[in-house]
Amino acid sequence: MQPGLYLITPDEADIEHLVSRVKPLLPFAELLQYRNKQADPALRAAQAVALAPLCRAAGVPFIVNDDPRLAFDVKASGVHLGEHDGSVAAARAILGPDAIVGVSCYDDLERARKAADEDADYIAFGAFFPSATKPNARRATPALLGAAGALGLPMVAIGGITVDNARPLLEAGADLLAVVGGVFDAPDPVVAAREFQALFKSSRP
Ligand SMILES: Cc1ncc(COP(=O)(O)OP(=O)(O)O)c(N)n1
Ligand SMILES: Cc1ncsc1CCOP(=O)(O)O
Ligand SMILES: [Mg+2]
Repeated sequence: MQPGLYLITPDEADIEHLVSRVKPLLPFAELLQYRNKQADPALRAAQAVALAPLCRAAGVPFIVNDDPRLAFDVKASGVHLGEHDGSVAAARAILGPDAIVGVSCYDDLERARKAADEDADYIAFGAFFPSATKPNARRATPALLGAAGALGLPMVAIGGITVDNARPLLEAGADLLAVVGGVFDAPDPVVAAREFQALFKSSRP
């Protein structure tokens, strides 16, 4: 997993529209997460089926939010697990040892230590800024990234991140920036995604 933009899909009901919004952004993403909190299971399955081959063709690992079984069904590269989404071990039992399993740690260093012990592939912290996508998300501060760096896992920052507020998170040690609105709600999502990519090139040798 290289540092870069971890793009997460917005809640979008229309499959064709979702695909047409995501496809032009893949050249700028290190990872793509399929997340749709509004869709029913059938729509989520259909959307994941549509996105998986796009990511494969673009060489971008495809991560499914919340649901290791769906990740398995669409041959995704991995799954993202929050506090209500089961254990790393349960996900690995379904997806196998090579899958990417990421874990939400919110503002909680102890949870990050546990995730590291359980062999997570990355730990995610945030929300760092107010998020229109998840308004009630727990909040974290950049200092947490400094403390969690010692765990030696790739660190993902999430929550209200835009090209304009992202730099302090990279300076604090974030390896990946997980973004929904900062790209998809930007006036030109391709421009925003390209600017995120450039941010990584300019902040790391
Ligand atoms: C990369 C990344 N980080 C955090 C989350 C949030 O996961 P969770 O707490 O399970 O909340 P939902 O996304 O399920 O609403 C994430 N999805 N991705
Ligand atoms: C899933 C999630 N978890 C914490 S904030 C958030 C939403 C991220 O979306 P945005 O980049 O639009 O704030
Ligand atoms: Mg979840």
